Amino acid sequence: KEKVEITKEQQALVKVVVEAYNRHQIPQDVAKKLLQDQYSAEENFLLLTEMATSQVQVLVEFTKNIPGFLSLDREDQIALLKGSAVEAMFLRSAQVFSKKMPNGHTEVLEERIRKSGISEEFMTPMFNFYKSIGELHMVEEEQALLTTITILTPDRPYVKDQQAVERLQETILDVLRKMCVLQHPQDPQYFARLLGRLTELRTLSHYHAEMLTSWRVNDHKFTPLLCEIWDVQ
Ligand SMILES: COc1ccc(-c2nc3ccccc3n2[C@H](C(=O)NC2CCCCC2)C2CCCCC2)c(OC)c1
Repeated sequence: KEKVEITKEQQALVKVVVEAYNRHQIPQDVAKKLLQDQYSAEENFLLLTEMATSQVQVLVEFTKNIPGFLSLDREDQIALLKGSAVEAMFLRSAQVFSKKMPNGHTEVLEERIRKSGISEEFMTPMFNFYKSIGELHMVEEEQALLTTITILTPDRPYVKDQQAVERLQETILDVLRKMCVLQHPQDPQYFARLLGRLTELRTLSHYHAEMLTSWRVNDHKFTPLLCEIWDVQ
């Protein structure tokens, strides 16, 4: 059985990525806010667009700390951000939803989200994804690396130098694979299951524009940044 070992430079890479990931996270307060009060569909839509706008801003800051990202072609950096923003947002939402909370809080949060104004048909795929992320009980290193892998997806639209992105992604995949073996020795399939979530994430993200335009509000107002990143308006 080969001895799996994380090298010194891989440890340094993980440290940089995890610290940036923790630094660049929008405040946890969206869950707290939702648990405090019941809001109208209009207020919830506004809350979502505010949260999503600030999450995109922190995502840009986070990518600057991914080793090698700033050395990519400038237009490819934009293409990767545009291509991964929705997936990163749902991945972050799943992590917020799966956070350990006092008894009964997760159920209240789920109820608030179900009644937020989003149309019923999207509840099942969205909560299936959230719960499948929760079941993995990811440590923060795995969360940070999984988000990084999502950002470094070579086959996003308009990426010119896919090989350069692939090389960066492979570096992250390699250290994540080793970490999974070390962190979950009893579950050799854990790494594969982790990557399987990215397929589910991509499918969920296909619904995203429709989830927004079908929100039960009269006027769907988006910030300029969201119009850039989301295929709406
Ligand atoms: C496009 O449709 C939807 C639907 C629901 C969500 C969602 N899932 C959540 C799970 C846990 C807590 C919050 C959650 N949210 C919204 C939110 O604020 N999401 C934030 C986005 C940036 C990253 C942190 C979470 C809530 C939902 C309830 C009404 C107010 C917005 C969502 O987040 C992409 C997108």
